[in-house]
Amino acid sequence: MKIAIGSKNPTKIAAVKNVLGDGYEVISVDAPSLVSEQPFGDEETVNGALNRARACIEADDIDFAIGLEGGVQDSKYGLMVINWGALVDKNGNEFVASGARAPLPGEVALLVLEGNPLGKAIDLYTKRIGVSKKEGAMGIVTNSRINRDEMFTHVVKALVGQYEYKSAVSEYWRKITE
Ligand SMILES: O=P(O)(O)OP(=O)(O)OP(=O)(O)OC[C@H]1O[C@@H](n2cnc3c(O)ncnc32)[C@H](O)[C@@H]1O
Ligand SMILES: [Mg+2]
Repeated sequence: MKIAIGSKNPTKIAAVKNVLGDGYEVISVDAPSLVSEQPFGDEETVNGALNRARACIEADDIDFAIGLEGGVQDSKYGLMVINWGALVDKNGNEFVASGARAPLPGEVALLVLEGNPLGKAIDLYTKRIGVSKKEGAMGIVTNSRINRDEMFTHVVKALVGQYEYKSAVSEYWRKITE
């Protein structure tokens, strides 16, 4: 099976490779999310994930494509880091799933509300470069108990699991109706 991931971010590629075994060829594509650089809220974030997956499935001989997108969401507990994933298969089936979420430190929330993307805000806050390609905001706020690749691994499991379940049910109906 050949599958595509709509990002060059190493945490997203690692998550897909963690879930799919040796039988899969994984290609990474710098797919456009067609949403803001910093998505706000579930709706915009899941749309970014879907747009990335839909862009990848256009390429020939891809069995299914995965898009993963990070965002932020306002809540009464503070600004949260959120993440969504989408899987689109070659038959046009689409699946979505979200990941773990947790409130960001107040300083990071302020930087984001001033217009900085979360990736930049978390780098300023930690005085580091490229946190979004390493443990991510989720890793920072959870003391690395849930790093960004692990969080996305869970999302990819939820996506691939839904795809497998749908394929198994379709196969069952095909067999009993033939
Ligand atoms: O190359 P891509 O796939 O675009 O990876 P990205 O790190 O930019 O990630 P997203 O576009 O999905 O996330 C949208 C923005 O939110 C930031 N972001 C989302 N989740 C994050 C996290 O856990 N840690 C740091 N930044 C995060 C990210 O850096 C972007 O500025
Ligand atoms: Mg991005």
